[in-house]
Amino acid sequence: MKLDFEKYFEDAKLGYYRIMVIIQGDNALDNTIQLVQQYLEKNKESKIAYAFHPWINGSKNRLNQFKEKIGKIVDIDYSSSEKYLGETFNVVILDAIDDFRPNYISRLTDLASGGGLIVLYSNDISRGKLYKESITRDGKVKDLFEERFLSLAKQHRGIAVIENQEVFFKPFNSSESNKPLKGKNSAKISKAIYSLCVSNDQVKLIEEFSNFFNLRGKRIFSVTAPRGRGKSAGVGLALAEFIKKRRDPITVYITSPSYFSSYSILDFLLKGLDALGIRYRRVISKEGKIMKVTAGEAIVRWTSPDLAKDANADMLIVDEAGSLGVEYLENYVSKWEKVALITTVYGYEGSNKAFIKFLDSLNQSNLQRLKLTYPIRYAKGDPVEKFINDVMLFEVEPSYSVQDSVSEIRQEDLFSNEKLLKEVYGVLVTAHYRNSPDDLMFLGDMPNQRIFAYGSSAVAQVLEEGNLAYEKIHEIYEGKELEGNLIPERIVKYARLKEFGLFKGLRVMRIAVSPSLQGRGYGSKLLQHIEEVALSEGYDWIGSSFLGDVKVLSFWLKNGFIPVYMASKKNEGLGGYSIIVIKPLNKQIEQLAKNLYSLLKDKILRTSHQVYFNINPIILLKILSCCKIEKKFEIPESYRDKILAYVNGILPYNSVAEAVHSILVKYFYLLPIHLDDIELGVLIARCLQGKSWYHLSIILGINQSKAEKILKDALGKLMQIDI
Ligand SMILES: CC(=O)SCCNC(=O)CCNC(=O)[C@H](O)C(C)(C)COP(=O)(O)OP(=O)(O)OC[C@H]1O[C@@H](n2cnc3c(N)ncnc32)[C@H](O)[C@@H]1OP(=O)(O)O
Repeated sequence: MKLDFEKYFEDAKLGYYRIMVIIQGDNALDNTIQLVQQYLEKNKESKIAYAFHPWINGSKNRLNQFKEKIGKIVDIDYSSSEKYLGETFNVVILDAIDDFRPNYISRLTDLASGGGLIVLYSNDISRGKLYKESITRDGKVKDLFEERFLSLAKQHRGIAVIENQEVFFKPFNSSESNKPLKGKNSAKISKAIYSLCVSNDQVKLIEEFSNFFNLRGKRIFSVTAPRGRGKSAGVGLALAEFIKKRRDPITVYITSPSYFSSYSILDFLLKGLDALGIRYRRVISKEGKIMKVTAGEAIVRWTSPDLAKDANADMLIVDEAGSLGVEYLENYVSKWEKVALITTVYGYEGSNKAFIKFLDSLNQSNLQRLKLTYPIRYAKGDPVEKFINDVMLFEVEPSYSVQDSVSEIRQEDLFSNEKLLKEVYGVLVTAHYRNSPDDLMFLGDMPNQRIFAYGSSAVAQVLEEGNLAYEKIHEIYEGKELEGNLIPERIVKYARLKEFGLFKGLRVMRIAVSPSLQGRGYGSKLLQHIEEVALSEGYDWIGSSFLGDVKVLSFWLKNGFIPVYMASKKNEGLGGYSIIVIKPLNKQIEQLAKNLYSLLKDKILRTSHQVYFNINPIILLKILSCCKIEKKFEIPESYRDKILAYVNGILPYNSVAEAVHSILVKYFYLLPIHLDDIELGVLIARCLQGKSWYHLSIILGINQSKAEKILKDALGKLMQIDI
């Protein structure tokens, strides 16, 4: 088949926009090679990227065919494609024979520059794909995401779909796009740095950055922009400019969810320093990561989000801040005097509405906000950006309408009604700070999934779990993984409770309320409805697994759920410890849940200094004070005596630590009186986790000098009731 895209490639170059071609069918490989060759005839110097899973049989063979016929190619492993985020290519080829994964598609289409070509080729995007297999249950899976993807691709201009012998293509026109603009140098910026800027927005960013640091007192600088606006590169250049102008020594820390999300800052810092002729030294890790740059008396270093909490320097720059979650951000903002928060909005990292809400909650007089709007890699109005935004629903807005009925929505109805899909997905995306395009495919394609919505204000995705055959339970018990049964798997495997696997339950996989409607009872009402459904359909339990966060945990506890499991290892990717809560729906499960809770309490009380040292003590206290467990304790009289001596200032803390520990264990089993969150937080952080006064005062946001007094007062109260 002869594909003739020549004149369209010409026009794309003229208008600095990209063209995307989706090729499906038996001849997909040959058609793709032919199309790329056609592109290269007129664009000989093109840089070509090819993304694939190198470890899957046959994939390297295909890559080699491209290399033979096309020449030099940069091959990108899908699994580490994050590394290439800052790079730009003229042609991006996506091998969708082995995988068709929304996150990869969104991320990699971004690498193509204006005038460029993106080709996604596959035998059939819906069958035999890696990510799709992970959401296939008992051989069943739906194709709603892919059907919508192809249907939108055929409707969008600038996107071609070639299926076997048929071509669907509505061309875009260069007269509709605008190239990036850069005005005159405002003279405040060094010529060398100015020449590295691509847009007026970047120039502005550099100006405002120095301003932010030079203003006295606490300052927060936020930079938000959709993907591809050059914000990280701009910050890197701004740092170089700043280092040039500043005379005093300065240390700057950079952090981000992963090193690669801030690679562009470091890369452009070096480019900027080179352009300015400033000499520098770098410390490079074994994996090739730039960990530290020293230029004269300026030091810039990258550190992990956890270490950034305790680091001490002049400024902290947080890239992809929105993906870190509010707890981290609150910590940085309260601890650091100068913080720059950089975040993508409407990206595959999530819409980051929760981040904007966080910015709104800060003291606005300390806050300086900058939004970048102009794309730098391609023209404004680029049709591929439009298509990806539309197909991945990047720009959905939350609904503000309040309705008072809960309904169950079928996936088929959701995916055949764009308005409804946007409303439902809009709630999920804007409420959760972590949401990626993969979640949209999950919503459409994952079988055994039920969707409940409270009008368009609250949405829950619910999965059926449990009811497992004895052999399956045994396999889990022996350590085998079983996809799709998260709660039974954790309980059988980690609590060694085989019996639990026999019961059937509903796991609330995700629940979300429109940001402006949170805290008004909608989430709880939606849960009550799901509970009624679960009861009427004969389920034994309803449960959830989520990342430990104080607000979310409070929500589940408030609704009568019992914590039964907490992961012993932090999920580094997500930045927290998973917690499982369940609500028993009959007496048998009630007893099991109580036993599991008691074991969890025991685990926290015995191992907080080791296993749960890094967890927020408020999370531990919420779990520990959720329910009483009757148990006998013998406390030696001398322990009470010791604690009184400490409270009265006769003995120091360390000499009575064992007595305090012993009393605390008894307190958390029997919960005889109410102590407030700060009192319990200090008790847990100091006496169970073994944190220093300094560390606990930062975590709990209290004055270090008051921390010990709070502890003594709380112990005094316990002594009064003769515990
Ligand atoms: C499996 C999972 O999906 S877990 C993740 C949950 N989802 C999210 O984190 C997304 C963002 N948050 C939300 O969408 C919602 O706030 C939800 C789903 C957590 C809760 O729904 P809401 O309608 O806001 O909760 P609702 O008004 O029913 O509150 C019930 C209780 O939750 C707790 N709670 C809810 N919001 C907050 C908050 N912002 N701060 C502190 N506690 C809160 C409180 O204990 C509250 O009880 P109270 O009103 O007596 O103080």
